[in-house]
Amino acid sequence: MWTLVLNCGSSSLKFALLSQEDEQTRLSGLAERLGSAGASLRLDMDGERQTLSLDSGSYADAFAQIAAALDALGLREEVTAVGHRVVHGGDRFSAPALVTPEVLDGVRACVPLAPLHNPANIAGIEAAQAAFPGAAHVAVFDTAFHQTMPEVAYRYAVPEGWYRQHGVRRYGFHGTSHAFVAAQAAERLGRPLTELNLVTAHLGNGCSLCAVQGGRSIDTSMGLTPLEGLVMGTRSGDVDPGLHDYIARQAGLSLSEVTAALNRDSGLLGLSGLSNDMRELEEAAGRGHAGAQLAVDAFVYRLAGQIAALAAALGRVDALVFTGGIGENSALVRAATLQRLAVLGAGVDEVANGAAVRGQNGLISPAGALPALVVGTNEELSIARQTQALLAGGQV
Ligand SMILES: Nc1ncnc2c1ncn2[C@@H]1O[C@H](COP(=O)(O)OP(=O)(O)O)[C@@H](O)[C@H]1O
Ligand SMILES: CC(=O)OP(=O)(O)O
Ligand SMILES: [Mg+2]
Repeated sequence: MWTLVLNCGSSSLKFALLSQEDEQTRLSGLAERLGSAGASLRLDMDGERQTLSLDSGSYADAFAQIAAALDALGLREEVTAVGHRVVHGGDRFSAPALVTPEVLDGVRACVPLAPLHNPANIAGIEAAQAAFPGAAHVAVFDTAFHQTMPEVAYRYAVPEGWYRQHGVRRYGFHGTSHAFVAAQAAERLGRPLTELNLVTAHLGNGCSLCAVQGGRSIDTSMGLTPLEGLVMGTRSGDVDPGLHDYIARQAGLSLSEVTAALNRDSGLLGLSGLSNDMRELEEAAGRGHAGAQLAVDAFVYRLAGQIAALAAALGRVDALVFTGGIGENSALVRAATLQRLAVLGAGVDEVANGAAVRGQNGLISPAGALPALVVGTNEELSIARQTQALLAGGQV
């Protein structure tokens, strides 16, 4: 039997089909530019890649093609479980949940907290339920892992009524990835997770840090929404809360236009004036592009500073973990970050750092320094495991 894992973003859909017996992946892919004319679907099936265009670019279209690919493999009827990544579960969900009308209502209630992510997650769940009516659908929340944060970490210093009546607090995201890489790091270090204090850095398009104490999240860099914290591809991360009113008046923007600009036109893209893509920025900086250099430097500066802040939350750090597209691939970002963290006893083994290969978990710090590791994240595998564990009635 097989589990289909779905990660629906506002204009993209990532999916993977994993065997429930041996966790092997037979089919995976990515639909992009959904909702627009140029929508396309990339399918990786048994090692072969295919790219298809999607007529109307809807989720239903994408699922029809995925279902056709499953038919071609003769596996459509064997998909008994579908695991859905849901970005915001508020404080209602601290574990995966079987999708019922009540659970969908709960996800809908969190739409105002994640207006970019949750509507896409709901659309994805509904389209998948229609395409796979016989399968059990499970929601796995990005926020769930962070529900163990203490109040001192999750409360903002704002009027109490905002918290009590409107849920204004820090929730945190990328929990599936932080939990997965923390467990992998413990294995690589040969020590029980329950004894370790880790800072995990998930650096993809969205970027966040987590302070993991004994396998539990005690603080993280994202907050009420996935906009707080680090510099990201197109998101600003932390700004002065006074900025909104100031720029709205100065530039004649509405509050939602300011928020949209902080989400979509900021971060690496805003700083560089060039790209949101770290690989492209590293190349451009190498050619002397000043904006690209500033974007890389500011990314690293903020990253190192916030790692140090989480070190203070933990009291003691046993290891630092890099993951995500940037964390797993950018030797430059890792080295520059570790060099800035001499205050924590961090250092770089240039040879190991340069040789770190995606998919192989390894140490990149010299002997005697704070251990730093590169760990490959696998949110799809983790979601498949959590889905299976829930359906088997076990502890998730
Ligand atoms: N070799 C590389 N060097 C530097 N950055 C890289 C490299 N490969 C991928 N990246 C960066 O990883 C980021 C995308 O991360 P990823 O985790 O794949 O994204 P998503 O959050 O969409 O899953 C991009 O900024 C990309 O440039
Ligand atoms: C929550 C979040 O930031 O997700 P992503 O990295 O997929 O954008
Ligand atoms: Mg990601």
